[in-house]
Amino acid sequence: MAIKIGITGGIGSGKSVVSRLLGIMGIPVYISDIEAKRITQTDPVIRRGLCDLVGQDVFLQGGELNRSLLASYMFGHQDHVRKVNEIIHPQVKEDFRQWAARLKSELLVGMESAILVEAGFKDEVDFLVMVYAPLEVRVERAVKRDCSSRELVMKRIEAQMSDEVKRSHADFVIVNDDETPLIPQVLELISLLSKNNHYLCSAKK
Ligand SMILES: CC(C)(COP(=O)(O)OP(=O)(O)OC[C@H]1O[C@@H](n2cnc3c(N)ncnc32)[C@H](O)[C@@H]1O)[C@@H](O)C(=O)NCCC(=O)NCCS
Ligand SMILES: Nc1ncnc2c1ncn2[C@@H]1O[C@H](COP(=O)(O)OP(=O)(O)OP(=O)(O)O)[C@@H](O)[C@H]1O
Repeated sequence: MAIKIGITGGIGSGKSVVSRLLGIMGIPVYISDIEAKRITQTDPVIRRGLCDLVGQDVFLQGGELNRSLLASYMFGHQDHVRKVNEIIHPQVKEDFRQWAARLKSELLVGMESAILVEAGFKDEVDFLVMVYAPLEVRVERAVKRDCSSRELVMKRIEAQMSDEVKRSHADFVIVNDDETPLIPQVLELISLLSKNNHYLCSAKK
């Protein structure tokens, strides 16, 4: 069975960059955000749940998810975030299990999610990595990447667990602050997990 690495960190911390590096190094990574979007488009249970909760307009004429409507419904309203997550996340968890089962012959696989702990995915992974960047750096990156506003990014940050709590759950922290080199940290992670392979496998049994 592959060792499952969870990759978490707040918006703009650099999870996607770390996941891409792992991918380049031959480690397949399940990107929860992308898969959650795919499942939301295709799963009739999720479609019905979101329509009942938000209204029919949450899907556009062609059947595509109205992302800006769903985002404005969610962010800034903790109870709305919770309700939407309750509809989407169980299906994502099941999909991840099937994905990981298909890759059981790999040594290492990853799961990337900004809200891995909040979504209850921590038990799905063997080792949790937090990608950390200072708040201001994260906000600046997310505003630039998404052509968004500081206010909208802050609303998303408020829907996520604080860095302090996230760090307390993590087994390994990667600092991605635009100063500390990233690649040596990713190599150190892989080397650590490869060395501890036997220990981790037996710990999970
Ligand atoms: C709400 C949606 C439609 C907004 O789409 P949009 O294109 O504006 O943003 P995008 O998907 O690029 O998300 C950017 C970032 O927002 C944050 N974010 C997204 N969903 C959530 C959430 N449920 N809770 C907290 N933060 C979130 C993450 O840091 C994410 O990487 C979309 O994010 C979505 O479908 N979210 C539900 C799926 C989900 O929970 N994804 C998080 C990982 S499982
Ligand atoms: N070390 C770095 N050097 C330069 N740019 C970086 C670095 N790390 C991240 N970035 C840039 O910052 C932005 C945010 O990074 P990334 O998309 O990896 O964050 P994320 O944690 O996946 O965020 P989200 O939760 O929104 O998906 C991207 O445009 C990325 O290219």
